[in-house]
Amino acid sequence: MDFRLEDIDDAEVERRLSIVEPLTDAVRELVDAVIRTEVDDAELVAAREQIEAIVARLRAQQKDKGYGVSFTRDFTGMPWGNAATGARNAVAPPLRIKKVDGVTRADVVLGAAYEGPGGHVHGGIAALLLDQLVGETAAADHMPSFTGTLTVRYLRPTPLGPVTLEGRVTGTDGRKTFVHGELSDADGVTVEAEAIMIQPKHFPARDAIISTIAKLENERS
Ligand SMILES: CCCCCCCCCCCCCC(=O)SCCNC(=O)CCNC(=O)[C@H](O)C(C)(C)COP(=O)(O)OP(=O)(O)OC[C@H]1O[C@@H](n2cnc3c(N)ncnc32)[C@H](O)[C@@H]1OP(=O)(O)O
Repeated sequence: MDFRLEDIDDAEVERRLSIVEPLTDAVRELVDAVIRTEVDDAELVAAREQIEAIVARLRAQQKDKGYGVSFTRDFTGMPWGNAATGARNAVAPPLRIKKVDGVTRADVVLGAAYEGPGGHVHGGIAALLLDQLVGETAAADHMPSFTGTLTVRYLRPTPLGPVTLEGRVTGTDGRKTFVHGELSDADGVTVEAEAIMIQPKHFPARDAIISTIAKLENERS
C-alpha cells in the first residue's frame, strides 16, 4: 500500500489544497455539464477538442499509478486521490466527514454524475459513500481499519440531491470494530449499512512513517 511521509506543515497543505480543489471542482462541473448539456453536435466536437488539449497539458508530468496517501509528521492524511473524499478526484462528490464525540457525519449533494435509477442515486455510489464513512468511523489512533464485511440494505430509492450520512461504532471485539452507517434524505433513512472493520495485524506503512519522522528529528537535533 502506498503510504508516505511528506515533511510539510499545515500552511503548505492548505496552500496546495487552495490550488487543486478549485481545479477539481471545475472538472466536477465539466462532468455535470457533459451529462446535462443540450448543445448541438458541432459544439460537442469543439468542446471535446478543447478538453483533449487540457488533458495533454496535465499529462506533461504524471505519477505512475494512483495518487497514494501521504501524511504529514502529525499524521494529517492527504488521501487526495480517494474515490469518495479525494481533493484531486472529480469522481468524489466529495465527501467531507466530521467526527464529533465518536459519531461521524457528512452532508453532500449528489448530482447527475451519481445517477442509477432515473433521478435517483446509484446503489454502488451509496455503498461507496457508506464504505468510506464506516472506515473513518472505525479509524482510531492513526490506525486504519479495513472493511472486512459491508452489508448494505436499500430501504427505498434515494433521490438525487442533498443527502446526509451518519456512522457510529456499535461494538468492538479484539481487532474488529462493528459500525452502523446510514444515508438519509430529507424524509429519513434510505440506505443503511452494517460493517465489520478490521485493524490489520501488521501495518508496516505506519511503522515506516514513524521511523522516518524519528530519523528526521535526529538529523535536526
Ligand atoms: C496511517 C494511518 C491511516 C488512517 C486512515 C484512516 C482513513 C480510513 C479510510 C477508509 C477507507 C474505506 C475502507 C475501505 O475501502 S478498505 C478497502 C476494502 N477492504 C479491503 O480491501 C480489505 C481486504 N482484506 C484484508 O486486508 C484482510 O482480509 C483483513 C485486514 C480484512 C483481515 O485480515 P487479518 O489477517 O487481519 O484477519 P485475521 O484472519 O487475522 O482475522 C481477524 C479477525 O477478523 C475476522 N475476519 C477476517 N476477515 C474478515 C472479513 N472479511 N469479514 C469479517 N470478519 C473477518 C476473523 O474471523 C477474525 O475474527 P476472530 O476469529 O478473532 O473473532
